[in-house]
Amino acid sequence: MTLRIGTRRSTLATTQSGHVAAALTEKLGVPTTLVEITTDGDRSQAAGTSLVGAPSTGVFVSALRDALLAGEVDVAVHSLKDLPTYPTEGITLAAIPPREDPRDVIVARDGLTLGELPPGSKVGTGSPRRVAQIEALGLGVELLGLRGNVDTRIGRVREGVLDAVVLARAGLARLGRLDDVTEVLDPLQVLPAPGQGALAVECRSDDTATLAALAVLDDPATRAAIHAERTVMAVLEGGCAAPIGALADLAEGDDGPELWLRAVVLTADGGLSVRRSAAAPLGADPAGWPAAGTALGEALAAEMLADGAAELLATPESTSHPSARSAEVHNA
Ligand SMILES: NCc1[nH]cc(CCC(=O)O)c1CC(=O)O
Repeated sequence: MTLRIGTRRSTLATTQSGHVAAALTEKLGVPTTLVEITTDGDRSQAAGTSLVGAPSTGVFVSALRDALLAGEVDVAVHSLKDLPTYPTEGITLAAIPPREDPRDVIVARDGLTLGELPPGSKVGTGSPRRVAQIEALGLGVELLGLRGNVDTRIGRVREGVLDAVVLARAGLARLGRLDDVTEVLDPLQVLPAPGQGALAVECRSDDTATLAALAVLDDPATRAAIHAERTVMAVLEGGCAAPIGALADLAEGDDGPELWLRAVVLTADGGLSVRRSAAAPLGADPAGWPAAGTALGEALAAEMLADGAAELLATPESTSHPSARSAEVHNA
């Protein structure tokens, strides 16, 4: 059998899918083939149409899932942070491979870090989460909306249009572009998006052969972390565009493995935030880790709600940066 792997057409997407294909061939010895699927999101970008009111994250995901359900491909690979938190009928998240470094990075002119940028510097990002957290640092930089693929975004700095851009380190790592990074942001200051740096490998729920085969790619530690992070987002009812950051990590405690979780919720302008952390033992059996991750996420989210997180998220967007918000698009 040849496994047909559906992928978006961007360089980042085909690179990610290529990694999954190579891992499957290496671990199982099965031949694979990449099938490129054009999404509505890709089309609206290609056409240069306005992103105001643009389709949300979902469109980049749903075209791949449609191809999966139609039997055109056997496997779909997504950036996990682009997946909605609710499940989809007929589709199973078969594997979450080991995650890349999940942190955000700065690519700035002249090798500068965020703190070295003079006040008034132009910093590009389309993500409300990044806008809010950078605003909260009080650096006096100007946050501007940004769209396009990784090359285009870094190009804005090379062209001198922007002084810096904020990106996920994982995307640059997969594209071999880490040399462009001028600072890796400390999660104490900027927490990544839930699921950032991880891949999602999906197949049809009734395709038991593929489901079993894909299990070799799954990393229980990454899965536990992702469950914790995404549960925080789901409970707080933040979509992909909400200013919510979360990061979980496995640590070796005195009594075995533990999961550590940190999360932040901010107003759009970063003026107010709720930032909390929690930890829990995972137990010796990795089969129980995803449930432990979910429980930890639920506990932390409940604590954050008690501290007013929902009120922060409901703060009107008029205080935010319209350019940045309108450019929110998930176009890795
Ligand atoms: N928002 C789009 C997106 N989706 C996944 C990645 C990068 C790879 C990853 O986080 O797994 C990116 C680009 C970015 O945020 O810089």
